Amino acid sequence: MLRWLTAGESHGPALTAIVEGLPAGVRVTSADIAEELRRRRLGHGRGARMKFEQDEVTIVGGVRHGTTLGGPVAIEVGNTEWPKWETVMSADPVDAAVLEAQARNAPLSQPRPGHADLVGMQKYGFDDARPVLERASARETAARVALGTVAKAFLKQALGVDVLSHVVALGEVEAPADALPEPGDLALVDESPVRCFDAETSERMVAHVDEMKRAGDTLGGVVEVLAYGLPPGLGSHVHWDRRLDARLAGALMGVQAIKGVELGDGFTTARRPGSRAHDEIDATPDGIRRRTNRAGGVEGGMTTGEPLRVRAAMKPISTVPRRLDTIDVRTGEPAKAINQRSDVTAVPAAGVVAEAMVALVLADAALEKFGGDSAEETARNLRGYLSSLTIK
Ligand SMILES: Cc1cc2nc3c(=O)[nH]c(=O)nc-3n(C[C@H](O)[C@H](O)[C@H](O)COP(=O)(O)O)c2cc1C
Ligand SMILES: C=C(O[C@@H]1CC(C(=O)O)=C[C@@H](OP(=O)(O)O)[C@H]1O)C(=O)O
Repeated sequence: MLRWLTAGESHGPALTAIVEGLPAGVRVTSADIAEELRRRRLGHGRGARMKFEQDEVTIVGGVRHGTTLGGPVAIEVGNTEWPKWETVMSADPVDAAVLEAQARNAPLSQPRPGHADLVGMQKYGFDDARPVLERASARETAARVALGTVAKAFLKQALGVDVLSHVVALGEVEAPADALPEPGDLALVDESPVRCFDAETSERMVAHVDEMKRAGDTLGGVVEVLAYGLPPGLGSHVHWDRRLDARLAGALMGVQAIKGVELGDGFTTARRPGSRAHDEIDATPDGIRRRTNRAGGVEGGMTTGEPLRVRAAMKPISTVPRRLDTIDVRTGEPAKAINQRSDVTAVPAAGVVAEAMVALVLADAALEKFGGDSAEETARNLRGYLSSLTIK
């Protein structure tokens, strides 16, 4: 069983991430993690912080000379902005007068509709959004991407699986349905300023972001994660919490601002007759093949061996520059919501985060099926399983 945890605040000294349960022998370096974090910082429409926040990576446990040892892997992602936040976010008590002066100058008592501010203040008993937004912030997704890098390395090295993503909708601009990148296309996707595989759509998306920025508004969208090279049989039909689709949906819905998940053609399938909804099966000289992949590579809660295709819908950024109506929780009077620097959209970054979540779920499911204390043992067990399949 793979377990993972993150800790740390958006403006704290660092984020900490731990993944436990990976085998020994997975090659991964801090440079690999830094590269994935760089991908997460990109994307047209991201705010000022992504230009100066450097994501300083240190592997603090579980890896020796670039190879996992089989113990928990612990990673620290330093916030290079920390010196500016040392007083505001100090873990140790600071002078009350200093804090009071800060709160008077910049009160965060006008909760943003759509962010965690209001309900977080109610639930935890604060009249200031700072203690809520620090952990609700998607800064935390940097820690997940760090963990996802290790999961991806395991999937690639032990199973030959590639995980990638692309943006399929940004606001009302949608990519054509047949624009489906394969592993070799990832560099092309990453070159697009919005991580969209279709060049013409990419340009229209950029223009849409610019238009929203001028209007003081924000955008959401849809990302699609693809995994190639999966064997049939990860996950299970026998119990709800062992279904791979349920685990993927839970992991993706656990990303800040994700409001919907669909496997394969998902909601479109629901509107089609059965004769056009399913994937008919053929016996070919290369083995069993499905004629289409409307199911997105999962049937009965198990991978089918076709590419995995899972989409996540992100709501627009809730710090809307034109400032939505709210109340001031200290006076109860109507007010305009907090507006600080913010992203216009973070859909391209959400794709990189979604890749990490899918990689962690797939690595967990692969270890459940094949086990292995070393990556080589996992690979051997996979080969044994594939060669012993009687229906193939
Ligand atoms: C990569 C990423 C970047 C984000 N950047 C911002 C941002 O700059 N400003 C903002 O208000 N929300 C941002 N969000 C969204 C908030 O984190 C989200 O609205 C908040 O957690 C509430 O959403 P929830 O109801 O799904 O938790 C971002 C989300 C992601 C995934
Ligand atoms: C810091 C990150 O994203 C942040 C996510 C976020 C939010 O409310 O979710 C708000 C912004 O934070 P700040 O107000 O400090 O600029 C984003 O920049 C990051 O992705 O690394």
